[in-house]
Amino acid sequence: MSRKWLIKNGTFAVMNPEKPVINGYMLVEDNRIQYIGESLPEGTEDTDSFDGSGLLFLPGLVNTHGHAAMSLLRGYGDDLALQVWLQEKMWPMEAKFTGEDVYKGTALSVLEMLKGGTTTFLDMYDHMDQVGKVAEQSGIRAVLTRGVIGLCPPEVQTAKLQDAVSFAKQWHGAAEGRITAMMSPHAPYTCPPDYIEKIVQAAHDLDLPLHTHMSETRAEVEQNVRDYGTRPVEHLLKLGLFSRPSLVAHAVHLTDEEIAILAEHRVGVSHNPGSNLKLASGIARVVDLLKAGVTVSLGTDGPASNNNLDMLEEIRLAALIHKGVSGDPTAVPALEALKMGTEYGAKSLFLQDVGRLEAGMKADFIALNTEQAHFLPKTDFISHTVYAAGAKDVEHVWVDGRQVVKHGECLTLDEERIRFEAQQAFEGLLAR
Ligand SMILES: CSC[C@H]1O[C@@H](n2cnc3c(O)ncnc32)[C@H](O)[C@@H]1O
Ligand SMILES: [Zn+2]
Repeated sequence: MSRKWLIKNGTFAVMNPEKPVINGYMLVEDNRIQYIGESLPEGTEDTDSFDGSGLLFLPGLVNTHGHAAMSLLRGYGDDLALQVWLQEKMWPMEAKFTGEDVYKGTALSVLEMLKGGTTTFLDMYDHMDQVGKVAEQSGIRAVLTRGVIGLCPPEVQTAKLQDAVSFAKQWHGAAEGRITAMMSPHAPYTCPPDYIEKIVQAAHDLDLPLHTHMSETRAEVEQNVRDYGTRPVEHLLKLGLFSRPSLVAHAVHLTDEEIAILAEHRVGVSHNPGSNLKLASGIARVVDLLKAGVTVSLGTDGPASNNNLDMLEEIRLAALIHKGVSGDPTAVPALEALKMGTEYGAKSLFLQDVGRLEAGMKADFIALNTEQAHFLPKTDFISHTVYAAGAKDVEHVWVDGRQVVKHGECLTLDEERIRFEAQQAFEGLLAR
């Protein structure tokens, strides 16, 4: 038996340029939006209803790059540049992570993400079965990928790639289709060329997209030129990575030619403004990427380089910093920034029916409480969402038609237990 319910008196961010917001109704049947519009859909007089007064409904936020378990390392290595932060702080601690640590750190992050309105997240990490378990239990939508670092003997490289393949085979399509998989060489500076080629071949065999860190820092680009004679974009192009659907994280340091290559090969870019600012990596050329037709989405990166998972904050940063650096107040307008955090995010993750409030789409949506000082006057709700709102304004969250956050409380996860266990896990890591 299918379940239908109707939201009445709501304000809905449909994000059409001519009319981005409408007042009216949304009908949901099981896990899909069946109708959205200003008039009451026919035949729904007796349908279960939900009062949407004082709520702004938006598509669920899509976080296209992160490492959720790194919440256990939040505040552990601040104010350092990427390579020092990775080599001296993160990697030594991550070497001690057990599957249980990954479960606890990921649960903490998924709790934060759901409560902040993120309905889909991409996660690149190790012990990915544990991440899959959290995604399954919490009800969130997830794109999961075992990140592989190839700075190790050949037999270890082989084992890691095998682990990534097994994970993808087991989890792609799991949790009623809420989980999909990708394949991920961590970065050109941590994976030798022949290893990247093997990972690309595995992605081809499994028919899965690829994800990697790329051109995050100037030093990394210079190292690529020293080691391989090319900048990272051409390097990855030669290794066949862009022959498959792919999404690169960061892409801060790009030339015009590199932007043209990414556009030509339909490579998506996950822009991580908070992490790039904190690690002093630089500011990505988002205006030029968008102008070239590249799909630019938003990611938080891990909670140890951000240091939160608030996608509304990333949306605001994306709308602000490109105005600041370009001197052009029209750069990345509010509606475009919001699309980067929703529709373009879904597109970057190759999710067909997610990212928009529209009939036929999956029922992944959130409701912000607009009965607050910073949502007045009722002029432009897209502007208020981007320039004034924050994670605390998220009142309700639905993923795949199921309510997972109600009045700011997560219905699927035990918040008290997760907070206690995360603290314990961090103390355990320090003591080991
Ligand atoms: C192999 S699992 C993922 C790996 O990525 C590391 N990581 C976290 N943030 C970043 C970043 O901004 N650039 C590059 N690598 C990053 C994380 O510590 C894991 O080891
Ligand atoms: Zn990352």
